[in-house]
Amino acid sequence: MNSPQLQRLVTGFLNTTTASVSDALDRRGIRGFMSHEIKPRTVSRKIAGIAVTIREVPSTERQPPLRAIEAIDSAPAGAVIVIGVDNGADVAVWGGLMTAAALARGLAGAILDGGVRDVAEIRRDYDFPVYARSIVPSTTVGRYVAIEHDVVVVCGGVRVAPGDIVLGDDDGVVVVPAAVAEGVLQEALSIDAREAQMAQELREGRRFMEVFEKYARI
Ligand SMILES: O=C([O-])CC(=O)C(=O)O
Ligand SMILES: [Mg+2]
Repeated sequence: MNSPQLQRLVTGFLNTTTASVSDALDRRGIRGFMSHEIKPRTVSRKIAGIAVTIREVPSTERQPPLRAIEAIDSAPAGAVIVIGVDNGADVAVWGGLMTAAALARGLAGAILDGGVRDVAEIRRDYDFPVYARSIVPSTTVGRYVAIEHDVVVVCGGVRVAPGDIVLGDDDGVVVVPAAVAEGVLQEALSIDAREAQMAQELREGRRFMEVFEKYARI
């Protein structure tokens, strides 16, 4: 996908919501929403971008997260880092230094199946959105190691391939497979438009059942 096309898609997704995108994916039989435990942990700001993935696995060897560092250094501006890790809630796969590097590269955010640390520093100095399973002080070193990047990972119970679009807002995170991104965006925008009309009629005092029956959806 070329860059102006991608930019248009990303801007489009920023104009919709995870709720509408989740509904649009449901209609295609695709589960896009991550576990409710993956929440905004630093700043509460909507993010959308292509996924740059990192996979971490348990390891008692005391190794720095070299594959994660490589992934951050090589990610294109606007991308969102997605880290897949099993049972990672008690380990911080992201922190202040990774945030400093990601922000300097123009990355849009990070989505972690594990924990984040240095949260006070990130909130104070970086204004960088991190969606994570937990906030926890423990390092990965001696517990987990990043073994590869730019591979399919599972994050928050959802498969994420490099290049998929990830959208995060106050409701959580949704993953949109690249192959259906355009159609899902159009459908989500039309769900939003219909809901805006419904909300308007409800605010004007029409009975909820009447509005529901007219639009045949909630
Ligand atoms: O050590 C780590 O893996 C994460 C961390 O604290 C940082 O990026 O500052
Ligand atoms: Mg740190």
